[in-house]
Amino acid sequence: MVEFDDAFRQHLRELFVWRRDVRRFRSDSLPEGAIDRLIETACLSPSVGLSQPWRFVTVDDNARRRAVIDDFKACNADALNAYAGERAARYATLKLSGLEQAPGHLAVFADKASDIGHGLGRATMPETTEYSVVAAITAMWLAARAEGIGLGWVSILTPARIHTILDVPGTWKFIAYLCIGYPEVECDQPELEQAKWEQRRGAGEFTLRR
Ligand SMILES: Cc1cc2c(cc1C)N(C[C@H](O)[C@H](O)[C@H](O)COP(=O)(O)O)c1[nH]c(=O)[nH]c(=O)c1N2
Repeated sequence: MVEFDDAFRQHLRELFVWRRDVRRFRSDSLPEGAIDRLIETACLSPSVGLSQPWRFVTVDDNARRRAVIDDFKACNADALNAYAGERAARYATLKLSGLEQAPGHLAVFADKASDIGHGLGRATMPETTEYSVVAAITAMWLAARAEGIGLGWVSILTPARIHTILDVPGTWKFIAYLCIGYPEVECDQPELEQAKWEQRRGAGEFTLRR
């Protein structure tokens, strides 16, 4: 039996406040085994029917990394073109990935074909497989921050391209591409807020009572 005291709860709250999506990484590499440890923590996450549908691919090969970066650049250029005027000008100033600098690259997939969990909880909501993987990524994000490691989620990518580049089974659905490394700076404010793209709003805006 483990008990958590007020000091711990206060600390945990700080962890949530200081977790950031990181796009600016220092060049120093991660300690041996750091990404494996994060994956082990992620595997403690809840999953529908205990299906553990998360699949992790560490990407160390330079040619594959390069291909991911090229896909990001193409997708980001398309995204910029979809905006106009002042919004486009602001979008152009944003840094939306740390792919070029991050020492660690980790792709995360959901295995849609696995029968681990025997389908429990998925019959009417098959998307709970993907939700489970996102839950694992969130755990990893927080665990990383607790070690002073930054994680950045990149979704400005073409899933089919990522599949081809990483040569993974067709039943795996691409969920996230994560950049991992030590952040250049620590901050308690989202970078998109600092860049005046969007602001974090209070819970009251998103809560209904019935
Ligand atoms: C599913 C999903 C997908 C993405 C993101 C997040 C999530 C949850 N985020 C990070 C996102 O911009 C960030 O979480 C918010 O701006 C809030 O900032 P903090 O995470 O609190 O620092 C993100 N950031 C980025 O620079 N490029 C990206 O492609 C994405 N994609």
